[in-house]
Amino acid sequence: DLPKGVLARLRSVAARPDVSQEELAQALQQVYIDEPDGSKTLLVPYKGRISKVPIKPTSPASLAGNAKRFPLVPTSHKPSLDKTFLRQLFAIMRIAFPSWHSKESLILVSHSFFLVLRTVLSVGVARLDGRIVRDLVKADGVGFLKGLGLWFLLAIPSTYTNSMIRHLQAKLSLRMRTRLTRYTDDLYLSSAPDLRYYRVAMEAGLDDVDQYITGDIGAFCDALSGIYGNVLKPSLDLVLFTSQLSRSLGIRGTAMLFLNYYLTAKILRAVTPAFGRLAAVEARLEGEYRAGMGRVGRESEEVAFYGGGLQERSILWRAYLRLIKHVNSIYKIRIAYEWTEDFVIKYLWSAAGYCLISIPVFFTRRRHVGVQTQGPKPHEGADNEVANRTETYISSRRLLLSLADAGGRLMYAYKDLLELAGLTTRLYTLLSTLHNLPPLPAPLASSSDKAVVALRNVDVAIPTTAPAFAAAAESESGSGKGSGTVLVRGLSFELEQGEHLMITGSNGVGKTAIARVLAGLWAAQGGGAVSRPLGKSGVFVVPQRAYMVTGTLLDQIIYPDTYPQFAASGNTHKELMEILTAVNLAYLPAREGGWTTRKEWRDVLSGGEKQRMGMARVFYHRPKFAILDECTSAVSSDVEGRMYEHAKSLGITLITISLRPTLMRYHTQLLTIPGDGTGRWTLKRIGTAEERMDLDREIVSLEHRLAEVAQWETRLGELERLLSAQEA
Ligand SMILES: Nc1ncnc2c1ncn2[C@@H]1O[C@H](COP(=O)(O)OP(=O)(O)OP(=O)(O)O)[C@@H](O)[C@H]1O
Repeated sequence: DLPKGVLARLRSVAARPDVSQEELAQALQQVYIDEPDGSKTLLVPYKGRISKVPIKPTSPASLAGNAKRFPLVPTSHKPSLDKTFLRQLFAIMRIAFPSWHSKESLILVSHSFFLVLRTVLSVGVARLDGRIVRDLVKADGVGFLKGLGLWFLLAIPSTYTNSMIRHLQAKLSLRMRTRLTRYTDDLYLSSAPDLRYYRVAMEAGLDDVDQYITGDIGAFCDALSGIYGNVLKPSLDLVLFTSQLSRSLGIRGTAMLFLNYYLTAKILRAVTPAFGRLAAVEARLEGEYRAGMGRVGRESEEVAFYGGGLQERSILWRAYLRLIKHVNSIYKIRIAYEWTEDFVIKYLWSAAGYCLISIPVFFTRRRHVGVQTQGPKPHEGADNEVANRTETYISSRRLLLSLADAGGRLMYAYKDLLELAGLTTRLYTLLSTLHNLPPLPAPLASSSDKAVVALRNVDVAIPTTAPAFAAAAESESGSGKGSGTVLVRGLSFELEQGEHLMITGSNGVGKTAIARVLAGLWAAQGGGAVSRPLGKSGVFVVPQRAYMVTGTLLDQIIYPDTYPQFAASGNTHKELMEILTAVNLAYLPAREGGWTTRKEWRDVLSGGEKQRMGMARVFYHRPKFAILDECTSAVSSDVEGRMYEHAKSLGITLITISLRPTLMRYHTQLLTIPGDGTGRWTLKRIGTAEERMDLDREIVSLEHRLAEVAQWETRLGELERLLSAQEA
């Protein structure tokens, strides 16, 4: 039952003679259907069948439309139950509940229905409770048995309602989480010109985004779906039970009941700590601790080489202690609060309840004194009297107990609301930060017939905090250290295809920074402009630190393409093998168990192998221009040379950032950054091929002679020792 398009794609994989069963399964796992509306349907093998998961990315228009609902809030804002909280909550809810006919709304309606049903059933149970006890007091066996039968009948919908409420609440939370996570991911993992995942820390000062997305969204959804039931149910209970009670309590009793509510609210408000702020701080500390743990996992080898386990442990321990201290202080603050809460709800309310129940009891007795003396069967009248009074008492007492319970829940809900305010602020901060990050100025596209990479009068400078964020942080702009510093001033060059540029200069002068401006990661400053062929087929960058993606061996070569894109491109394993041969990695598929092997490639491959894989990606994508940022520094010189020659033979124009003079021979222009603090630069032609070869030969011979210096020095030392021994 596979769709036709998918079958065709699978066949294209299967058409290859070397395809294995495992590969087919792999292909199936990664195949998706492109829907006409631009969304995708992933096909996921599940329990022997194929489950379809529709993925609808949030459209840029709706992202832009939502942006106005997320103005920045000053960082000094403390979460509390105020207008800002409501505004933030509604802005987030618009994402979680996109329309009134969404599935979420349907769940909410059924959830509300069961909540109301439970309250109605509770009133029924209270009445029935009174009736059963009345029949018991009256020794009415038939009535008692009837009551008992009804009791069990009522128990069925009551218990079902309870489990449905819990189920729907969990389901609602999960659906909201999915919506919010997808929305946040669409916003966060945005492509150029936004690149929010790259810029959010540097330009907006927001750290630990992983905690926001993986932890806080879930906690927010749990809190929100919980709060709905926790507020709606006790509020309903309060209204319904009060109206029920007021029938037997009369005006005086009802007035007292309201006085009781008022006093309770006053007392508890006075003793409630700022739970919202505490929750927000807890989430932040949790994020810091988690980030620390993640860092050690990621960089475990480096830490192990340095033997830095103890140091890392003390750093993590400090982060953990900060978190625990905070959580402990919350617990301490809670003691006083919960003590007051218990006292008020359990004892004050019960005492008030006894007084209230006594009103109808005493009132009824006085009223019925005359009736008792005049009735035909005084003892029967008295029995009924007691039975009725007991019924009123039991029903009222149950209602009052439920009322106390509802009151308690409302008080808890108040605390939960404050915690929700804290989580709302966290989530709002994330969303508003992502929404308010201004897009990078787009590089100009160079004309298609003449592809050039050109910089015109560009200042290469470390990005500053965006002004909106600096204002929100209420500090001077540039919280990042050294941000705004101009590294290279007024840089201009134009590189046509076939010209090859080498950028050199000592460490930290801003060579990679130039690559960032060329790639569009940093904005060109000083009013200058960048033009280049767009897309990864235009300019492809291989960064200094090798990056290995989660996935198969094949995924490493084709990154950032996906398997279906590979299948659609018409490329085959044979071509991939040729690429691996060009980078001296032809042994990898056999060594690692085939193209579809999944491993933690970051750890499996050596430093040099990872760098060669970077070059394999260049050969796979065959861009017009490739920026190679010291990406062959761990590769042996001979293999490096062959890779450069191969790149040039494929017609790829190279922009190399390197400190190795031996690489100069593959380039025609040399950009040097002296790094004297003035931002100066020089651009020179490297000369004809013959001149370059001469230079190269001289460099090689000098390098050889320099390598011998140590030997000469040792020999000199030996001779000196020999001489002094002879003289002695
Ligand atoms: N996000 C950042 N925040 C602050 N400073 C930065 C940031 N990124 C880079 N810098 C600074 O900009 C300067 C240039 O960095 P860049 O990475 O371009 O150096 P480089 O010339 O490529 O050096 P190397 O040869 O060591 O790779 C450095 O002093 C660095 O500290």
